[in-house]
Amino acid sequence: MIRIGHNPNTNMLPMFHFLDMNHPLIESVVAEPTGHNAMLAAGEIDMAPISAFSYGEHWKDYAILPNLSVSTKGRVGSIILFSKVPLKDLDGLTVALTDASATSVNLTKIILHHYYGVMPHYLTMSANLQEMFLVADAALLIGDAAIQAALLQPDCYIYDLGEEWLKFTGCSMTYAVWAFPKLLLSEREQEIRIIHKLLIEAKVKALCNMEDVILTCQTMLGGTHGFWVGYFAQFNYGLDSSLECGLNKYLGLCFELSLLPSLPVLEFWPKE
Ligand SMILES: C=C(O[C@@H]1C=C(C(=O)O)C=C[C@H]1O)C(=O)O
Repeated sequence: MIRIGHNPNTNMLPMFHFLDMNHPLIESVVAEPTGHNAMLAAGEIDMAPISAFSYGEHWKDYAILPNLSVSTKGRVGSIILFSKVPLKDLDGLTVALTDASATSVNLTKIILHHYYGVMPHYLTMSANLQEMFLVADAALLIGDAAIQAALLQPDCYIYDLGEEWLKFTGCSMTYAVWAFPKLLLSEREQEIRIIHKLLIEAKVKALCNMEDVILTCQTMLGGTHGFWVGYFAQFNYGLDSSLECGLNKYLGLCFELSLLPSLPVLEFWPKE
């Protein structure tokens, strides 16, 4: 039995929609990314689509499953910095950060500190734009909370952090990778191999049946068919060498800006 993290957000649906949660080898634990990051580090689950940043914190202990990620080159649509002022004017002001994210929280810091040269104060809060705006000048939301807040067309500046990242680096951005502790390989190698195969099969099936995935999204959050077609058109759920390049760029900047204590090396298993 492998205890896997199940992330319920629509950006992850192409990986989970066709995954058989009743498979005898799978036990699933539903949580937001930061929940899975903590559970994987504590050994409470065996494998999850964790924040790329969390891989960067534990890279010496973890391996990444090949050909699986949540990435975009440019617009994401669900990693959004809502701001009362242009980003260049955020110096000394307050930014509220969702407590559900690790990758995007640090991506926000990279973009603001390194590329805009502004140094705001940060608060970590649960994802609620109205409450965040009561105490902060800008608010980072991810996943379905970001989609829902953007659909309400709030009267503020709206920055898509995938777009900002592309504008400054020319790179793709990888938000999540499937990781597991390498220690598991001593006893569970065969099970991990099977789960990796099931995950790839579920993803391929979803990408060939996006109409099913979109119907589920509409039931979950509303939105038109066209909205969801546009949303998923941005995503890449693989992890080829060009995506690896963007991921290394992100982790390298996290190290350079002292957001990570060491420079992560990507290690994949099984090796392909
Ligand atoms: C694309 C998204 O990426 C998510 C962002 C994460 C983070 O910021 O830590 C973690 C998992 C990703 O699935 C999203 O939330 O919309």
